[in-house]
Amino acid sequence: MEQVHLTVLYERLDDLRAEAARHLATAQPAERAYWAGETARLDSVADGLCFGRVDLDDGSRLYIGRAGLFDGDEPLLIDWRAPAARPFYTATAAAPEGVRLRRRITTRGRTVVDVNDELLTAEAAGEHDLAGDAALLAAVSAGRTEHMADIVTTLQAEQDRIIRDPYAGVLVVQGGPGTGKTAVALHRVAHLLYARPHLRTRGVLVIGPSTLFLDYIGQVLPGLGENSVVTATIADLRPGTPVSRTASDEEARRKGSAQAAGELASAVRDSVHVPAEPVEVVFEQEALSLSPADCRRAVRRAKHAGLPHNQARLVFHREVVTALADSLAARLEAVTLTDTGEAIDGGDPDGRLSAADLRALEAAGVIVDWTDSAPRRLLDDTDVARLRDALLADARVQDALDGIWPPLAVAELVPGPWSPVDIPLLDEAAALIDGGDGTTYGHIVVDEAQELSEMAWRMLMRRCPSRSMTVVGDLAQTSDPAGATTWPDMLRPHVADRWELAELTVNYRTPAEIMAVANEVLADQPGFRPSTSVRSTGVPPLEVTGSLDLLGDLVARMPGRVAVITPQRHLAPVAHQFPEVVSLTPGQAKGLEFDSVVVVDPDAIAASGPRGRNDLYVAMTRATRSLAVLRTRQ
Ligand SMILES: Nc1ncnc2c1ncn2[C@@H]1O[C@H](COP(=O)(O)OP(=O)(O)OP(=O)(O)O)[C@@H](O)[C@H]1O
Repeated sequence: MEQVHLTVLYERLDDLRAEAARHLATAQPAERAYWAGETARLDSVADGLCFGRVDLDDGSRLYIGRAGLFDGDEPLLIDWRAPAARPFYTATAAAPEGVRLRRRITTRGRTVVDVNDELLTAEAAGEHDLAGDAALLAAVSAGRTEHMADIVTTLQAEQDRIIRDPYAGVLVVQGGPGTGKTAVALHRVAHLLYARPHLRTRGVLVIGPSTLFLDYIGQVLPGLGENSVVTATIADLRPGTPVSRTASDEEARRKGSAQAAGELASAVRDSVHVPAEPVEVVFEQEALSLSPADCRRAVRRAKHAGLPHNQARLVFHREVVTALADSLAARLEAVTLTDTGEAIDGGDPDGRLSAADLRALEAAGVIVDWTDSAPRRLLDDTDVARLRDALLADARVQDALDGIWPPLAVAELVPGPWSPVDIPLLDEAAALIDGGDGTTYGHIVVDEAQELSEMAWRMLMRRCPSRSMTVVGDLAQTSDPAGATTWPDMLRPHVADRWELAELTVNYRTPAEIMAVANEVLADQPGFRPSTSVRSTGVPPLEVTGSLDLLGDLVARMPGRVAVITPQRHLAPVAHQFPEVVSLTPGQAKGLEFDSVVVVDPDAIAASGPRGRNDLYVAMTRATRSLAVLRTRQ
């Protein structure tokens, strides 16, 4: 019976796809992007189009899926993001929200292969802690691939709440490893794009810690029918910056601190020097003098313009040149002409003819009726404007002005060779100097947000004028020396109290046996809250002590997709020896997951720096099934 409805749904989808393809073929250029997007969306929702059904107390029945489909006004399929779909995720036997029956529908291609019913009646109350236990356990126990899958069929109530949270400021989602922070953030993006369509034009950006991570999560949003979201690392936001070294912890801390922004701002400010003495500016054989007072006034006006340095410099030029042109015009006017156009000498010490001179000249018949024409203006406004342009274009004038307000380049303020911690400084310098590239987004998601330095936050805030963000992270996993220790410290400078905290508490990735060992690593850390695993496997992690030679045997015993996580110094030899498995440092493993993980030399990882134990915790929480720990003998 579900097969009949599924067939109807796919027929409707096929009709819509055919229609979109027709439009795409004939669309005017302005509409082509829309139809291309629509075609991609309809293609991407086809897999697993319908996955659920709710039967309501009033006798109505709703099918839930990846897109909304209608037959005229009649809904055939409700988009999972629609308010009407919500009870599918949140209804429980204790609080059924008008739902009598929840059905999970498993399909392969266009065929229904399984249905699973839950009756939400009073008698069933108390039987289920987590919605759809069986479906959830099947999903979290499934083998992993190199790409994260969406969780739209098994979203849990605490996750659903965050996904649909209408809060428009900065929503921080804090939660232990494997609690679904990344998954929730991505589903929240899909929901935001559905609930606030204007975000499609303003753009959504997802920031992740590495290209590897972005690649891992890259299929989730397209699978939810959303193809327009930009994903990037912090470094990707300044493309074309060559990064050729790594920074020491001390350098990372220093350059990550917001103080670095103050230092850059001072450097830009201090590059402007108002001279104590008049500056001589030679223009077409005229020696003009720019007084410190004129200069100071021009600097002040340029600064008041509130523009980036290099643009404010043009205001300064205009102001100075106006003063220079006026004094040049005054000097030219001071040269009085005979009626045949020849200059005559004379005048008082400031270069102008005095009233007495003019009277004398009139008496001598050189000029007529001086009182009518005095003070004579030989140059009109257009002439003076031309003078200003000529002054502005003059190389010597420019040299003189550059001595006062020099043009700046980003690389002068933040000299290379650069490491990743220089990227936010280069961006800050660009903002101060020329305003940066001006790209902004309507919403930004920051994943592994605990790793961002104060300077990196500044960089993101510049790109999000609306301060609408979803920030997900776990302070217990911070490894960056300049990363967060508290959320208020990181966010308050930018949003004051316009942020909210939501928490996720259930670990869907890591079995209880692995978490028990991982939690020990941070047990004595103040404020550390161990998360609860949704399942156990009955298999404790394997602990082996010996040489690296044992690694081959360990790797061979691990089921599924295997990663070896090792301190940097073993990385190259391990990668060389085991090309068939993924070899990573703890930093590279951030946000990723595998069926099995072998952690090499845990003591060295823990001792690798002030946040080494956080790194070890990250490494030990990447496995969905099996963990082995190889301690090497010193
Ligand atoms: N409701 C759910 N149904 C099925 N799988 C889920 C659910 N919630 C989370 N998962 C799975 O749990 C795993 C961990 O999720 P995710 O990577 O989003 O966690 P995280 O909190 O970001 O972890 P970390 O902080 O360690 O990076 C993923 O494989 C995800 O698909």
